[in-house]
Amino acid sequence: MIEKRQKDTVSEHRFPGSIIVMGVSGSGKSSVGERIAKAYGYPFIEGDALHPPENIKKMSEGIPLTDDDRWPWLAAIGRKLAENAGPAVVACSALKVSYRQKLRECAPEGLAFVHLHGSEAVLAERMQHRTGHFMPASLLKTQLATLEDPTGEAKTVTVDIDQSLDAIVDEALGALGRM
Ligand SMILES: Nc1ncnc2c1ncn2[C@@H]1O[C@H](COP(=O)(O)OP(=O)(O)O)[C@@H](O)[C@H]1O
Ligand SMILES: O=C(O)[C@H](O)[C@@H](O)[C@H](O)[C@H](O)COP(=O)(O)O
Repeated sequence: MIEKRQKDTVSEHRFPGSIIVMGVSGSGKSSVGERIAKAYGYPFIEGDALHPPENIKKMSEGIPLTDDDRWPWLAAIGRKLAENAGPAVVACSALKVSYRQKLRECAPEGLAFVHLHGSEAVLAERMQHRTGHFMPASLLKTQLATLEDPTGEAKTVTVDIDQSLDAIVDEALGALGRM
């Protein structure tokens, strides 16, 4: 039923530009982003894959990234958006207003943000159960401290992650269709 509703929503009202699925580590950006990309038939870009090796090394060692670490990474994501022939769905933490502004400048056809929001307890639980990922759960606190809430920004929806993946994707697709 959810699948049927998603298909109806997507065929009737599809957000025409690219979409960034944002939020702190463990919020479900990759899981939700892949599903939105599939529903829209857009390519999926995993932001984590565009970090320079030094950033991955730092995070693996439990050291939070700085602005200087993140700008080249955001520039690489921006280049991917600009290079892509059509719209895409990107998983990218995009924690600060200035980062989101930079990304908007790289997508002249318009950019929507789906912000995945969860309590520290839910996020910690998801990070602890995730296997084979470089990001240690110890970095969650600085991730949450760095996050600047995007509520009120243009073409942005916040979705509560304390629900099933189907329900999150359904809510995100509904909101994107109304933008
Ligand atoms: N709605 C959900 N319910 C339960 N587990 C989830 C949900 N969304 C994601 N997960 C799991 O939580 C972990 C973190 O999700 P992931 O997509 O890797 O987040 P991020 O890309 O934001 O770091 C993964 O193990 C994923 O399978
Ligand atoms: O800006 C940052 O500090 C990082 O980009 C971080 O927010 C991001 O979340 C990592 O890439 C970890 O990867 P996951 O989000 O997949 O855990």
